Amino acid sequence: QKIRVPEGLKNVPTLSLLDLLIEMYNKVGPDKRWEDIREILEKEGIGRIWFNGRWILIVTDLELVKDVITRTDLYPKALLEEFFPGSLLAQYYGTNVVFSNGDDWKRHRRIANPSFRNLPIYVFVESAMKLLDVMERVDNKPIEVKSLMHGLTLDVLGKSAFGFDFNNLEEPNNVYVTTFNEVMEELGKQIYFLMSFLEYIIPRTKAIEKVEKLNNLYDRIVEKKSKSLKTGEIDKKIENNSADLLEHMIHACNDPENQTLTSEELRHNLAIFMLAGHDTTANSLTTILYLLAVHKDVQKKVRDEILHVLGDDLTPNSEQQKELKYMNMVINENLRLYPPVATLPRRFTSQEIKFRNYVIPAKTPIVLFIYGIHHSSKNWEDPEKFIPERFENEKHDHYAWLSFGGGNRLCLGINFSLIEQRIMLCAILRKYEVSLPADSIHKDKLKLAPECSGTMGPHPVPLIFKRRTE
Ligand code: HEM
Repeated sequence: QKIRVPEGLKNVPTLSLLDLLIEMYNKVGPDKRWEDIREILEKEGIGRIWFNGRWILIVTDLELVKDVITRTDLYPKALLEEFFPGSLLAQYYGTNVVFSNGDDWKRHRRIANPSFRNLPIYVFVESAMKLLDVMERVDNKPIEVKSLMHGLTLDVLGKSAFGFDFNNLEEPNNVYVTTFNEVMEELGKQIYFLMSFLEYIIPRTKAIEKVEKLNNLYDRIVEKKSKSLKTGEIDKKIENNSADLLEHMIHACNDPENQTLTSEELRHNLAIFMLAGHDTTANSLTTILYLLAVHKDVQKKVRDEILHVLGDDLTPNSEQQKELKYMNMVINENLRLYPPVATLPRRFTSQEIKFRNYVIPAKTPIVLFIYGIHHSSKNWEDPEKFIPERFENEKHDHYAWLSFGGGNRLCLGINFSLIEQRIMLCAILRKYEVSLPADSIHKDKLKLAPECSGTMGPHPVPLIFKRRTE
């Protein structure tokens, strides 16, 4: 019954499950996945694969992509609790602004929105200065950039999301950093995505303990900040623009006219911000530094622009950020080539949908393969080439660049991430020249790691940062 192909999907080309299992076994990145399914998807824009007991549609066709992105009523998100009921993953993230639908999502988004309109930029600047201190100590020797950027973005998020200093850049082995990393590792274990029933047979006692430790930290912070609302401390911070995301959310919850979030829901949102905003920005900073190290001409052009726009300033203010036009093109092109969210979280059809001569039954899972959309020669000329200028006049189809998703589920942290990236790039490039060591494993091509907890990034990337003398 479960393997039987629904009548309306019979003509949808089949994607090989064996290939997928081999890819998972070999721990390859989404580039290899794309290589295996490219021919079918460039031709048809849709394929079906039997995975985890059901037929799933993998989509790159822009017409259907647009429909999925804009019609959230027809294609709601698959919620963790529905797909992995009772799992550690579902318990840890609960319902939050990323994993919710309809009115529930509106409630989360309404509370979260003000936080992202008032970003604590000073946190980004402070962290950029700390990053330069760390680089100063390793001048001219290769630095592993992926872990450095992960340390940096964890610090930035900890401070700007809930005023907590993980201090990962200076003290990577402190208890909160290790607990956070261990929890992320546990929740990203592929085996539980492949065989979710395992969790019900063998209880994950150690993993549960770690999750509880982290939850306790979040709970204590939520409790403390909720108290400071009563003393008027949060209002003062909002007035002088120094409130963190959680303080903004607690403030927005204090609204007798509207439905608010419980303390547990606030914690679930903190947990998802840490996931959504940490690896993603760290990976894009890593891949962009790699691209700049390999394309020295582009690196020079970005640096010249920084020096021209910033003058003696070390980091850009919001006006200067708009003037960094070439840097913004490079950032977009980096996110096209290496989209940190390579596969959009799964949707499913809420009713039967007709698409071309196919009839997609209700409750069919749908996955938009962003990596494929970004690398399809149907959408981009020379898709494998790094050409920042392609973003000069934005001639591409609106739905062919989906690094931050789209429609009303567009990434809430888009400005957060872009500002963070610009500030870090300005700080690094005006002081250092970046290059790839001669013996790098990425000499011919950036080697991508498998997606982990929904994000894609490269294998470790050592780069050399040579202090500029000019
Ligand atoms: C390069 C960095 C980032 C990338 C590539 C990225 C990508 C995405 C994508 C593709 C989505 C859409 C998911 C979907 O439609 O299912 C999304 C949603 C979201 N992102 Fe980001 N993100 C980044 C940074 C951040 C940061 C820094 C934060 C927060 C601190 C954040 C918070 C969110 C949230 C809360 C949503 C859910 C929005 C909603 O459904 O209403 N993201 N992100």
